[in-house]
Amino acid sequence: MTPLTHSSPMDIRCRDLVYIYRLGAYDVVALSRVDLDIAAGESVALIGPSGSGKSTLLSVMAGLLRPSAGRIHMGDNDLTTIGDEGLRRLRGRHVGMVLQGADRNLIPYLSAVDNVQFARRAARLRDRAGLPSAREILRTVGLVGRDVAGTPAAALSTAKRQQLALAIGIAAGAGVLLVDEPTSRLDAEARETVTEALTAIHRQGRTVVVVTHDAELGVRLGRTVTIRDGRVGSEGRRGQEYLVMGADGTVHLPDDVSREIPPGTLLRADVTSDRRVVLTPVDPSEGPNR
Ligand SMILES: Nc1ncnc2c1ncn2[C@@H]1O[C@H](COP(=O)(O)OP(=O)(O)OP(=O)(O)O)[C@@H](O)[C@H]1O
Repeated sequence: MTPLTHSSPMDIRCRDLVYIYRLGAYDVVALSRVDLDIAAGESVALIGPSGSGKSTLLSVMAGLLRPSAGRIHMGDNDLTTIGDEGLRRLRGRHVGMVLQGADRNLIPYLSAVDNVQFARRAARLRDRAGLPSAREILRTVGLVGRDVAGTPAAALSTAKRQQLALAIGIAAGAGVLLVDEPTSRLDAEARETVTEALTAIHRQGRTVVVVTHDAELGVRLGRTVTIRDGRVGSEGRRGQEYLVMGADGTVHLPDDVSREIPPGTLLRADVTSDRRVVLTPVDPSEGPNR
């Protein structure tokens, strides 16, 4: 893949992040005190059950949703307080976004090449030295051949429109790339190409955050963060799962362990001399004061 010049990657820091959708009489708490640090240049997959809050978290990172409470920083930018103009500048130069259903945002009558060029013009990048051509960017995401590059976006298959949306997301050379479900509608070959494209973008030193149900993509990105019920449930490194100690000392047990222990169970925690933590369910009626 041709090296892209890109804006400097930034880190993303979430503290006690809460997002609530207000629906008339109802509130839906989509994010419930998320603590998460993503280093500049790191690649992370947000995984977890449907409805757990992954897309909401990505939208808050993109500045499309303002947190209801808590804090989120991208580099030196406080996304909780940043003004509209600052946000517009940040998104235009530094953050590439490919959100769910983003293929609806393609310009349907323009060819794939023209869609990519339009995205670069919008980011005022036409003359920047070192940028690969629109065709090179399309090749990176697996869109090859004259017939594909020259075809109006509206005439491309659903899968190819999804690949084109990713090409547009990376076209502006943003240092931070936020992508929602990039492989959901792709066959195995296209999935491999897009996975390779995302890992290559990470190798260039950009920060890459991807929401996905694609376990293979998660492993290839190196770090997985499992969102459960609007909070960080666990983390994986290259396929191995770990519990995460929260900022407030909470640890969320994996589902298979929680199933064995009913809610409300009292647990005694003992730290052994070799720093292992042993949790033992106790019967309060057998406590020392009874
Ligand atoms: N626009 C909205 N209005 C109200 N509630 C919403 C809205 N979008 C999402 N939600 C709710 O917020 C919660 C989190 O949704 P979100 O889409 O972030 O989850 P997700 O993990 O990305 O799910 P999926 O994997 O299915 O895309 C869910 O309960 C969902 O129903």
